[in-house]
Amino acid sequence: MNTVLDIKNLSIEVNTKKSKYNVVEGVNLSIGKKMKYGIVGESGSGKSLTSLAIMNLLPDVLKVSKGSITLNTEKSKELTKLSKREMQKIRGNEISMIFQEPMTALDPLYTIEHQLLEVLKFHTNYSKKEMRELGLDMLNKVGISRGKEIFKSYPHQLSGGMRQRVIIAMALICQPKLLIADEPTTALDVTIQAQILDLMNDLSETHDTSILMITHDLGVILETCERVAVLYAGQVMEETTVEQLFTNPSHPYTQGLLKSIRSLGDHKNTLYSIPGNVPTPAQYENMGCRFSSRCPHAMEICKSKEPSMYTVEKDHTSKCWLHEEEGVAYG
Ligand SMILES: Nc1ncnc2c1ncn2[C@@H]1O[C@H](COP(=O)(O)OP(=O)(O)OP(=O)(O)O)[C@@H](O)[C@H]1O
Repeated sequence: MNTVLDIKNLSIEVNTKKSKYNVVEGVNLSIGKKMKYGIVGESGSGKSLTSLAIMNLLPDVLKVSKGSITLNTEKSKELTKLSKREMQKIRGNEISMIFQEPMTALDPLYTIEHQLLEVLKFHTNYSKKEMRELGLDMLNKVGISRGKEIFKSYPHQLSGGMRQRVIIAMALICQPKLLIADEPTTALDVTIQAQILDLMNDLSETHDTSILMITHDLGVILETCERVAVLYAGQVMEETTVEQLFTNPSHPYTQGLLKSIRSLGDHKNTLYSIPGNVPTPAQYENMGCRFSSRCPHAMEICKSKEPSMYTVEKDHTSKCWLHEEEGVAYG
């Protein structure tokens, strides 16, 4: 098997007494072994919920209403079908997650040693001595050389960058097959951001770990990923290699995103931003293409009928009616 994770037709629904609607719909993606895969999208596009669904950590009002999430390690497992107990064995061991804010992922009441070794205690049968050695080695790998000193520290005694290094150490200590990183550098200074991204890249190579990078920042995707899915209003609008996305973006939404980051570096022109607002999930039903109200190329059909995903070239799909006009094949 060449893929670590296969998401097929995933929908996530809000289901309360008062309302029922999809917040994520029909998401397909495959993450290869050792691949660095990015999901990029604006706030509210469904990035975090997709990653929480993989971890089986969706809040109570939300549930996977359709589709499958298959983890292919020694055996294939359909994650949406696993019990809480089975999923606990996978989290931290086969799949780990790094969250945006390092302070919330660490418990302020316990030392770094306690928290780092807790992961090993839960998933392995190593002796205390072996765990300490592994812990110190892992801290060394994330660039913390004074490991013994840091072991005795509490989270508030460390800088933001150090805390995020500790979190990466915790996430990788059991050598997971997949690391989900949800905006791992957003809360950090720009200089530290680059160091942390480099570190994740290096460690994924040495540990044979695939990375799912969740971000609103196309720059982070360009720096770290090989493939990318562009999420908009709960749906994948375009999926391809990072190189193709940057050199030959097909979907008008992606083209708008790229135009807005490129205008940042262009001092002669004013900053470009895509006009209009992202629709809310309650508005998704029967709105045709969800990007149509903001799209510079919108046609009549876009407002009434949802487009399919088209294969625009090898390894490149895009969900836009313009491709029907251009006569490209269905994906
Ligand atoms: N607990 C919840 N109950 C109802 N709706 C929710 C809940 N959590 C998220 N949503 C809705 O689901 C949609 C997707 O949210 P999600 O957090 O995945 O977005 P995101 O792309 O990760 O955004 P951000 O970058 O701001 O975290 C949003 O419209 C959000 O309002």
